[in-house]
Amino acid sequence: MGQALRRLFDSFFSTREMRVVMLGLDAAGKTTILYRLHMGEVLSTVPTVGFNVEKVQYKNVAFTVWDVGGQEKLRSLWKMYLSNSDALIYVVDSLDRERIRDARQEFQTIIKDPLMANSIILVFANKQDLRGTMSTDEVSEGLGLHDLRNRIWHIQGTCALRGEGLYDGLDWLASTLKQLQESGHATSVAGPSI
Ligand SMILES: Nc1nc2c(ncn2[C@@H]2O[C@H](COP(=O)(O)OP(=O)(O)OP(=O)(O)O)[C@@H](O)[C@H]2O)c(=O)[nH]1
Ligand SMILES: [Mg+2]
Repeated sequence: MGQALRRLFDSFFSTREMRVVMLGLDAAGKTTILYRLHMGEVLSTVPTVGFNVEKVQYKNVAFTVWDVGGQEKLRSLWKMYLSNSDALIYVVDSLDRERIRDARQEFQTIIKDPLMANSIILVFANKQDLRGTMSTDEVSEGLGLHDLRNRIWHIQGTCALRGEGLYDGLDWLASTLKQLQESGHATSVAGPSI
């Protein structure tokens, strides 16, 4: 009885640590999202060379979010950030129809990496405030989400500037990771970490 109560107490009050890697093409809005979540503010950004990392506390989860620069010449470095990631947040500029094929190719490469085999996938279809954007269905189609086998994924429309949709995404991450971990599933793969 004592142990059951302890488990119940822990599931409500203990803080879980989750490592999240946030990737996507340049200018998708990753850094804007990171600072919106970390500070509740929109900061003016410059293209990220390297990475930013911040803790985002949400409900009883402490997310460590790695935001990695998405310029073409930097994408070969994404691999360095994958180990021990419980989740991938993949950010898409929903207005950028011209580059949805590139976004798909980079996405498919990342999720096939053995270090991401257990990670759940949250896609942010960002910039939904703009006119003429792709809908979440179009972005799912563009990335090939429906063809994924044995992967847990979710897509969320967002506007990072207004903060819309971001916490709905974190809710999904927190509850999905909690369920998986409580049922004994691994959510990350260890590897050389930085
Ligand atoms: N309209 C609109 N603009 C956005 C939104 N999110 C980000 N932006 C703008 O998009 C531009 C690029 O945003 P960043 O956050 O720097 O993009 P990034 O994905 O970090 O880019 P890299 O660091 O080069 O990989 C900035 O001018 C942001 O203000 C959004 O939801 N709506
Ligand atoms: Mg950036």
